[in-house]
Amino acid sequence: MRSTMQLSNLRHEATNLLVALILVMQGLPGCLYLRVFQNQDCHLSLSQRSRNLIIVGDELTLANSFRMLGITHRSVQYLIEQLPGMIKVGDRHTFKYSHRPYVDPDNEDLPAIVNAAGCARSEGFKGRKPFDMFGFLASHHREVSMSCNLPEETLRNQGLPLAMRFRDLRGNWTKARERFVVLHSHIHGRGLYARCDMEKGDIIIEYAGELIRPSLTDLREKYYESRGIGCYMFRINDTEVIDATLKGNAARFINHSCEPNCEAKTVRILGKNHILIFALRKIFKGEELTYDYKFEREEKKIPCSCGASRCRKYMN
Ligand SMILES: C[S@@+](CC[C@H](N)C(=O)[O-])C[C@H]1O[C@@H](n2cnc3c(N)ncnc32)[C@H](O)[C@@H]1O
Repeated sequence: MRSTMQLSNLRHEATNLLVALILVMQGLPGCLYLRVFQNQDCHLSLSQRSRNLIIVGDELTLANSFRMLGITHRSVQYLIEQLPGMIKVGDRHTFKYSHRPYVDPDNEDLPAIVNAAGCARSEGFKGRKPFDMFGFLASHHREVSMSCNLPEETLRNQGLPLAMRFRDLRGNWTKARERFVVLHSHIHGRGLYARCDMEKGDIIIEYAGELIRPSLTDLREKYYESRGIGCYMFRINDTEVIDATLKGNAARFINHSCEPNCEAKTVRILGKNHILIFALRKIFKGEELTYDYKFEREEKKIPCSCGASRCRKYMN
């Protein structure tokens, strides 16, 4: 019992030692040859010159040595395969973790290791797009019903004072949100689409979010950028900004158009400013909802892709 434990401890130590040696070898470009193990019957060397793990010895000795040294351990095999230039491990080993093609090391025409950036770590990984937490909304595979089961007159309360209409919208939000849906947009990324006809003057949605001071916007923008999160903010005036990034609703996905079918208005209700989106004309089911962002003119232009016949070409 004791000797079995001692043996397994020894094996564990040997594996650790080997891992450490390989890691050192990986970190030292000048380290071209390392004799890891040697006894009368066999030796085991790692060579970067011949790009080979050299194993010499008879089968039985090797099998025992391999086990003793932890060569059969997955993490050791992984590390050995990752050694710079390593193209062969013994005679019978097939690469499991790095998928390198086998090339005969005796052949002088060894292929050059192609690496455009000179360093694999600095190469762009083309398989993955930057993180976008709302990316799924633009997916063509998302199944969304365009039918809206609300009775025609729901939330059509244009005769009432604005404060009451706003209260109605908030109170009936579960119903109100059935009237539109976020889908992939031809203008940009995602957009908001009508699921039922809407009349001119209807309140469509509130641009909801967290009310913050403008001095916080830069800080938050940097934070969102560092996390790869798209930033959604609406400036109400010089002292108030709505940050819809983490606490907003579907209004944040409304795109800009130079010929919009909606408009964004600041309304003051019970002493608080709110941004409401109103229909500028009759909107038909299936239309993308848009408003004019009315960005200030700047030298650094943002191209507009609204596609309207009277598009101003730039959003600012
Ligand atoms: C409030 S977001 C609109 C939602 C956005 N489409 C999305 O998927 O996240 C505003 C951003 O959308 C883009 N955008 C909106 N309307 C656009 C337009 N007409 N042309 C080009 N980009 C537009 C701009 O990058 C703008 O900063």
